[in-house]
Amino acid sequence: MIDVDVTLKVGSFTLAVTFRNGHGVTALFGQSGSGKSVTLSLIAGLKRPDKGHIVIDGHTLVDTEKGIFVPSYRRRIGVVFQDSYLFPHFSVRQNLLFGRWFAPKNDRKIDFDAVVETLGISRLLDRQPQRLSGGERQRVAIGRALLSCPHLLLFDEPLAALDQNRKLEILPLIEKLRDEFHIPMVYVSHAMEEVVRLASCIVLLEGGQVKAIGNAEEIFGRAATQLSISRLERSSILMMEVGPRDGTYDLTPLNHPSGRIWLISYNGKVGEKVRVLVNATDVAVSLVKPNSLSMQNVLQGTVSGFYTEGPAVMVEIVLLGDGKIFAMISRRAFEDLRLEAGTQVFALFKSTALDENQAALVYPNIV
Ligand SMILES: Nc1ncnc2c1ncn2[C@@H]1O[C@H](COP(=O)(O)OP(=O)(O)OP(=O)(O)O)[C@@H](O)[C@H]1O
Repeated sequence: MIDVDVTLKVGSFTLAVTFRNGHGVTALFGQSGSGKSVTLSLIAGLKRPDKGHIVIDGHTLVDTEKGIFVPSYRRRIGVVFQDSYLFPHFSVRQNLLFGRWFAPKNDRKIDFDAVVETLGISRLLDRQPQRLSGGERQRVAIGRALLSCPHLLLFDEPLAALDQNRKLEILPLIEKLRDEFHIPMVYVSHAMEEVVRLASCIVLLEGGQVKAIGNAEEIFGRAATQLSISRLERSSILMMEVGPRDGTYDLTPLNHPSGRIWLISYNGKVGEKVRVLVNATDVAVSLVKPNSLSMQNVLQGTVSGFYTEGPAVMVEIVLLGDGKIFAMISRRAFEDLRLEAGTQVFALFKSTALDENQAALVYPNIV
């Protein structure tokens, strides 16, 4: 359990952040300057709050009322940054063992071989960091942090410096750590897909304050959150159920009370509940159910809000049954369709909109 309740004034910026979460990943999400790094520094012990407390799994790290301030090196917190900061003159094995050195001998409950195996780095053990790719370096950095048997793992934009393919390799590893090692994690990222995939609790920060706390569906179902993200990255999260694959066309249906979408080359378990990320710029809006269009993904709903941004409009649609989908359309299209709150509509997108990196856009449900 992580319990954070802190205030701090730095220059003209005031941070006042309160959140609690059990095991699993807590994501700090918010625009640049919202206070994510300051919050991490407070948890890591690099800054002292003016007031408040931080308790991790029953260990009080800070309590200003009781005069407790555990210094950073005694906090048992592993940190993974955007840059891996491996020791260049150490081999991978030595870098990993360095992490282990921070774990008290009687508390080395995380096994070296298990970490090496989980992170897939056994063939790299004798290499020097300069002979590793960016993704490999980041795996070693994660392993080093993990081997210190931390009470908490902090991730500060750990994938920001990696290309999309490396990210897709490492994200499942972080998921595995989350599920196998049961260490609470605080994860800072600008990337919605990372946060949606990993976090059971998202703390939305704005101007140093907590604007909202909830799961991904709650946080990213808010139009205000979507508007705070760059237009191209806005996505809706749909909870859907996997149907039986149509082998003739290599298509798998995902069902929702409002309709059905089709995934290309997807082998999900029939009946499994999954979450699908649909980019708002891939979604079109129709007043009638199309029957002569190539687009096969059609979901029925009602316009519940719209937000004009110059020549574009973000349309919020509440889907039949449950959930929301956002569509970015042109203002002209919006006016031509005479859309307004309450208009019955169909949201459409192509199967190929989900094709590229599709596996990364369909996530198991986090319980
Ligand atoms: N030492 C400091 N003195 C004065 N202001 C500071 C100091 N450190 C941070 N700030 C201010 O606090 C605010 C929050 O900074 P912080 O680095 O936590 O933002 P962030 O959400 O992590 O942003 P980014 O996503 O860009 O990393 C910013 O306005 C920043 O300028």
